[in-house]
Amino acid sequence: MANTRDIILRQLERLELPDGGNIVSRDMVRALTVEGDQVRFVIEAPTPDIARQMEPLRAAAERAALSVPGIARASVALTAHAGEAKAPGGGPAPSLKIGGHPKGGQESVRPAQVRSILAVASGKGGVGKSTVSSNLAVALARQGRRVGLLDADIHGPSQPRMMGVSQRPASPDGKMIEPLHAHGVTMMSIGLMLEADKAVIWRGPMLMGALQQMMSQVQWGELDVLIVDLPPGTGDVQLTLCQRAAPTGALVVSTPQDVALIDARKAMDMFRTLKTPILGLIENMSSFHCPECGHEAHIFGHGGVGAEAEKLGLPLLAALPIDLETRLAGDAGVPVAAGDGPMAEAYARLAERLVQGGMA
Ligand SMILES: Nc1ncnc2c1ncn2[C@@H]1O[C@H](COP(=O)(O)OP(=O)(O)OP(=O)(O)O)[C@@H](O)[C@H]1O
Repeated sequence: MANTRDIILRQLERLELPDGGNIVSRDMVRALTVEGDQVRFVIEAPTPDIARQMEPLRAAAERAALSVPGIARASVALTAHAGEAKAPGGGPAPSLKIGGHPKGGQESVRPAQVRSILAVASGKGGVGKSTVSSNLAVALARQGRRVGLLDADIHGPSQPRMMGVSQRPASPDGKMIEPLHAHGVTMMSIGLMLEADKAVIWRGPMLMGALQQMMSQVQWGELDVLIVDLPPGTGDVQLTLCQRAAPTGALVVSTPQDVALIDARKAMDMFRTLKTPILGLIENMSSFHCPECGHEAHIFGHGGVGAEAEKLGLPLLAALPIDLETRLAGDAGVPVAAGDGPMAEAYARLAERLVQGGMA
């Protein structure tokens, strides 16, 4: 039986090009990954100009992918063989050069003045990894730590929205990028380098190069801890971070649901293989308290992450409920940890635990 990836490729073969062939036969489809109900891939055009003309084709490719049974989310980016980064607001573009390659070799890209790097990871998308990252960053900053937050979710950066930041970072010398500051946290996101709602015009290797550059070309300054919000899964960005930035450790976020835990195990296996210590697990969306009647419901199951942590001999660092304020605060750009109330306290406890453990 054909797998989902093959079925998607068959659909994409229907997208013919005006000068002959289709995007599959012309080898333009790159980095196609299917994770659960989500597909992501890149269409690589020969030049940036052609890429720009291919927007209708990109949209058609997204529709074609979404027509495949079992696929509910599709993210398709356009890339080109060459071209320069354009500053959306005019002005000199920092040299996060579009079309750049990751630097070879094994030299470290770990910023010199950063004491600890914590990778926040998940197996599955949508489990709350970015929410946990931003709130943990804010909670640590409230405890007096010097905190950086790097949004390395290159295909779906959400920290600009969650931290309420939208201006483009400056680069006075065109080489080093000045990060932004919000809620006491120094932050940088690839989302801030891109035009909102525009497809990314990048070639595949740029994804790894971008992470290296965001580690080494951003003026992070002196930090006690840099929190890296990783993309979901076990891809190139994770590999690059673990091999080139020697993170202090990883925090793995999961919901209690079996399907999320299965993927979380894969992520943990990857960290073990890459010799990055797993510092603990965080259960998100662990329960729901009805504000009307006080009933507690376990919408995504109960205790799954705690049981997994016990099995693996790892600490369960927090069990965070489904909470409307958390979602609203994230959407509003003021993380719930910046306020008062039970969720701010829960994140403060998580932060305290990491500080006391010498991890942040
Ligand atoms: N504990 C929670 N209670 C309520 N809503 C939450 C909670 N945690 C996360 N959310 C909401 O769920 C959605 C997905 O969360 P988030 O973007 O943090 O997940 P993610 O794992 O980083 O996703 P992605 O894989 O897309 O990067 C967001 O709208 C967020 O506000």
